[in-house]
Amino acid sequence: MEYISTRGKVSGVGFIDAILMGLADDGGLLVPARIPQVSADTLKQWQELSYQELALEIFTLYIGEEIPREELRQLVDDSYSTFRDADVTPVRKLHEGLDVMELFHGPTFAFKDVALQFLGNLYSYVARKTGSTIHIVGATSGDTGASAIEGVRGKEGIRICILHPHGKVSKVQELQMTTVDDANVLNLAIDGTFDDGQRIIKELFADVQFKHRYHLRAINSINIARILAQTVYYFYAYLQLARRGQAAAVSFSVPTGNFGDIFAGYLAKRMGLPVNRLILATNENNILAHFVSEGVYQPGEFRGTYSPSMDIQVASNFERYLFYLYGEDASSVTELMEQFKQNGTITIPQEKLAVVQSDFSAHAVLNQECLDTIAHYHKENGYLLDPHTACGVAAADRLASESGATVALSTAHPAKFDESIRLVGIEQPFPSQISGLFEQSQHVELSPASNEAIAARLVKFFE
Ligand SMILES: Cc1ncc(COP(=O)(O)O)c(C=O)c1O
Ligand SMILES: N[C@@H](CCOP(=O)(O)O)C(=O)O
Repeated sequence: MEYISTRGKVSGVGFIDAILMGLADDGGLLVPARIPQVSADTLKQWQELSYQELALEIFTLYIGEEIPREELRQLVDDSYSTFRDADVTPVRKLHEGLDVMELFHGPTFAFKDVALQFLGNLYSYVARKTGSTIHIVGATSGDTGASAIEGVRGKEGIRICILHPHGKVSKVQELQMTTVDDANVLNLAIDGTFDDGQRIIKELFADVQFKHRYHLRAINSINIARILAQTVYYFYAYLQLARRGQAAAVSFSVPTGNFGDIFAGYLAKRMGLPVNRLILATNENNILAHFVSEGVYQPGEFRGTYSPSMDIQVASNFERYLFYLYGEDASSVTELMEQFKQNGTITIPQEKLAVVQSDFSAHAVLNQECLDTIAHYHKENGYLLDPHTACGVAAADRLASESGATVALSTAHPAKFDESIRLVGIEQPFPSQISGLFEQSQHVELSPASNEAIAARLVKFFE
């Protein structure tokens, strides 16, 4: 399989090089040169596979023979052996017509572990096999950072620096990142938002000389491996429902910020998974919901909400969707992204909006609606939703009449967001892995949110 850039100036890149490249060298995002197709017969054959077996099949479609099958199997097995549930991403019924897929059974209690346990092991594998230097830089609104650090802490030949917005992540997220004392980990708390961090990371990657000189690698969903690993659980959810005798198309409701997770669902659908609606659930940072209703993509004022990991204005993977919306035409994408850089807005014509609305439904969940949803499901179903999952569930309920059977993605464990859960008057027990964090000392540096300050610190860390 080869990978190409959404901007058209990078092509013919193999899987391992695509992982190492992160952001495409022309400033675009890498996508597969062709989307592999999965037939109804193949889906039937996959029905009894375990999560690990299914992941192996799907990864093989995207990796080909670049990683020998038995070595890939070992990578997959190692990556999911750290999960606390035998099903890795189990699906549980909330009420008739609505299931949740629990994606939080990995080491850091958020869906990011599903891809980042794999990517961490993949980086080690690539470092061993090719001798490449792995210097990871990433931005986080809280979950990616903790999960990426966990995936590579203490690993030979790898260093990682994570930027998080100072004071804008939950206490547990902060502790998960900053209590790690391995020498290969650097935490920078920046004076700004997640969007500032993501912009800095992307601009550092776009400086190709700097990127190559310091061997910068990505762990954000810029990296195509993240997206590919996240498609697996859409298939697995469908297959779990099919095993229960529910073989019709399923809708998915996805709490959305950087558009990576829902893009993985879109890719799964394009591969042939019978998906009915993809429901895009935002919090009050509602740029993407507005895009689905109006066809105008225009970031505005940052809003602090009860679901801080989704407090994102500029959604990185939106560019990947534009690529498919415009018929894989890289010059249209380049033009639109240039317009966005100049004016801060993208407006699509009516006929494109009709396509968007056939791909997605959307609902922006207000703060109070998020809390009400947590309270309602706790009281009526005895199930505690984290505030991000609550956005997905609220959107699924709101759009139930047009969606049919729906799986809402449960993207984090509620213990990570106790500040929000307490506002509903609920006290929850913490898993021991989380309560133990409060005893430990923290390792973090404050930094201005400027390219120069971050670049200078990286040079010191990586040299
Ligand atoms: C808990 C949680 N839910 C949902 C999201 C949104 O996912 P995405 O950024 O892939 O849209 C994030 C972070 O991005 C998250 O950490
Ligand atoms: N919510 C994310 C934001 C970064 O998204 P990514 O999927 O591109 O890594 C986080 O928790 O950091």
